[in-house]
Amino acid sequence: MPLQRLPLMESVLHAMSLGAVVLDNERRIVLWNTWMITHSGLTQEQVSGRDFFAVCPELRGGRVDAAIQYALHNNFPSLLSQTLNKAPFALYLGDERIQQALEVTPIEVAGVPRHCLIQVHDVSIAVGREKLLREQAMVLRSQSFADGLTGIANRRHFDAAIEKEHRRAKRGGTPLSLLMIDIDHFKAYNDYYGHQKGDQCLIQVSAALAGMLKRPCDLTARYGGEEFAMILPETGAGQARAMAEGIRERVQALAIRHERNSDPSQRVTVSIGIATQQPEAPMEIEALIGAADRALYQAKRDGRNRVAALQPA
Ligand SMILES: Nc1nc2c(ncn2[C@@H]2O[C@H](COP(=O)(O)OP(=O)(O)OP(=O)(O)O)[C@@H](O)[C@H]2O)c(=O)[nH]1
Repeated sequence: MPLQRLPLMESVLHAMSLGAVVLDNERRIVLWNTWMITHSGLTQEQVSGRDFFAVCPELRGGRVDAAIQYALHNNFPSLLSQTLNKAPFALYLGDERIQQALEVTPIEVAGVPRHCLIQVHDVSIAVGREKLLREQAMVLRSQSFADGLTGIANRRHFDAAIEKEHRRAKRGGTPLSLLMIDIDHFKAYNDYYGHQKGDQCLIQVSAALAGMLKRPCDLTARYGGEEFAMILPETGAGQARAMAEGIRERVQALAIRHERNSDPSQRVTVSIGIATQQPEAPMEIEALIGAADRALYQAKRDGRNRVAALQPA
């Protein structure tokens, strides 16, 4: 390069809106550009000609140190993304430490041992945006009404829906039925077929349950791991039992093999507990859920793959 172009190149390096540091083969600082001066608070005099690790002792022995070694001695460039090492250099914008992505590049100079260039990119905005997106995703997930695995209503949705339907039933003087549906010997299914197959089974069963709903105010939800709940407004005990029997048969008809089921069909089956709130005997939601749970327990005790009903206590 003609000599007169060198001052121009140096001015360009100083004018750039990213950090540029050049080290010689002995890791002495040859260039520390204006962007670095501005954000490090160090002057040109404090850094020029000094050992890089005397100026930045906290970087010794870390990933930046290794990248410099690679560049100077192995002629390898390195990219250090912000994900592993957010802010290696002590660089600030106001009180905020700048988030950085670094590039360490070997520089061949004719007649002298190899140098290296460290470029420091300010990625604070991208990191901030990422953090915001992550937080928003978390909020959305916590506000979501859908179960992540099966896509049907989740427990949160169930809680809101049962409150609403319970109030509506009281106000309108209509019956309200609740079904608790639990896959039989599901632990054994998981143990035998593996957790992934277990997940597939949950997806298939929940789709079958959702397909059984007839009215827009009916709701099927994933209540817990392998337990589902179905809210049936304006549904008396007789209709609820007919619905439960239909569900039990529908699940068995899916013909999902379950060698470890106690049922002779050796297919996946469900047990169902029913509780019905009659208009003349309104009760608390907890009592309705408790009764459906006890009925489910009864169905399990009676041999599974069956329906049991209890009147709320
Ligand atoms: N694959 C899978 N398994 C789950 C999930 N959630 C819960 N489980 C499993 O469901 C099983 C429930 O087992 P238990 O409550 O002991 O009941 P069970 O084996 O179904 O037996 P009974 O209900 O008495 O017929 C446990 O092994 C849980 O690990 C899930 O999202 N995916």
